[in-house]
Amino acid sequence: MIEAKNLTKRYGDRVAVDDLSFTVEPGRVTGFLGPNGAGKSTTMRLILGLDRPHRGDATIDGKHYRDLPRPLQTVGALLEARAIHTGRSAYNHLLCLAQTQGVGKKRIDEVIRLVGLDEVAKKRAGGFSLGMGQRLGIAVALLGDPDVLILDEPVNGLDPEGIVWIRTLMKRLAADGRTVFVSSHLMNEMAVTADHLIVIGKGKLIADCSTEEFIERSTEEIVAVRSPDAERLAAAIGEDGGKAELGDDGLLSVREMEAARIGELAAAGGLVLHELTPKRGSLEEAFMELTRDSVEYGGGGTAPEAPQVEPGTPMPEMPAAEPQEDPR
Ligand SMILES: Nc1ncnc2c1ncn2[C@@H]1O[C@H](COP(=O)(O)OP(=O)(O)OP(=O)(O)O)[C@@H](O)[C@H]1O
Repeated sequence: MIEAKNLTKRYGDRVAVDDLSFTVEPGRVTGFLGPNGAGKSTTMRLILGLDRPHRGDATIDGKHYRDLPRPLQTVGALLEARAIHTGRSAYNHLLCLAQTQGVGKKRIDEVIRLVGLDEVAKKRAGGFSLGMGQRLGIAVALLGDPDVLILDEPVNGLDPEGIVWIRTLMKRLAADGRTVFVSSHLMNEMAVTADHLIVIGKGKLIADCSTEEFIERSTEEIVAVRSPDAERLAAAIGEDGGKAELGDDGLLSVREMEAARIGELAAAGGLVLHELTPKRGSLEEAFMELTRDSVEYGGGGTAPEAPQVEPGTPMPEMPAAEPQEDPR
């Protein structure tokens, strides 16, 4: 289990991680989602003791990383910037790490097979493609057979087959009872990989809920209705518990009512229908909407706009869909 409590990290006057608290439970894949610059990598570095927080605390199985007696056997990490000795073969790279951590040679062969690098294990890692380098990074993370895995954007550089492979691997590791904490800035990727989501924007917690709940809330169904009797139809929908909004283009957007019911109401009132189309918003759009106010545009300083929520709380209501001023 990973626990972050009031984690705060500043770089100069920029707050990279802002009073962040959450728990990453074992037995499920937890997606750590946020736009570029949201503070995901910094948070992971703080958990791994590679950086010191200005405030707050991060522990793995109740201990600070530096106090873990056998770190490689407790937590495996894949960070975005990997330091691989390019002159060494993949096998020798793993061997060096294994020797310093008391991991046997048998495990090296196992992880090489697990990540599908068997055929190139004796080749120089310097000649590896981005995807192969990523697989080697995952082999390093798995070397000590750890119970906790922290993976920063692991699908970066992987081809479609590689993406499916890492997705399956993460699910399998979680099914074994491990804690799998994986970052991404891609909502759609996390939707099919993660069981639980921790969403951040500008270092602050935006949502901490199951992926199912996130999807359900984010992709509310709206029925687009066109009718020459739009105003009367809107009134009938309102009386029956739906929410109809008439746009300037004459299109009715109906929430909280199914298309079939709208059709029935129209028929009962003798109202003509020209169009009746159920539409579900895309998840990626919903994520962009949710994090819009906290997307970084390179400006300095802090941004207090991101909504604050307690850890474990479900996702807040989606922000209103009116266009806002571009913060640039
Ligand atoms: N070593 C550093 N020195 C100064 N600023 C930093 C440093 N590391 C991160 N930052 C800043 O902290 C903020 C969070 O960065 P971080 O890399 O943690 O975000 P991220 O969510 O991982 O983004 P990405 O997906 O782009 O990697 C950004 O504003 C970034 O510029």
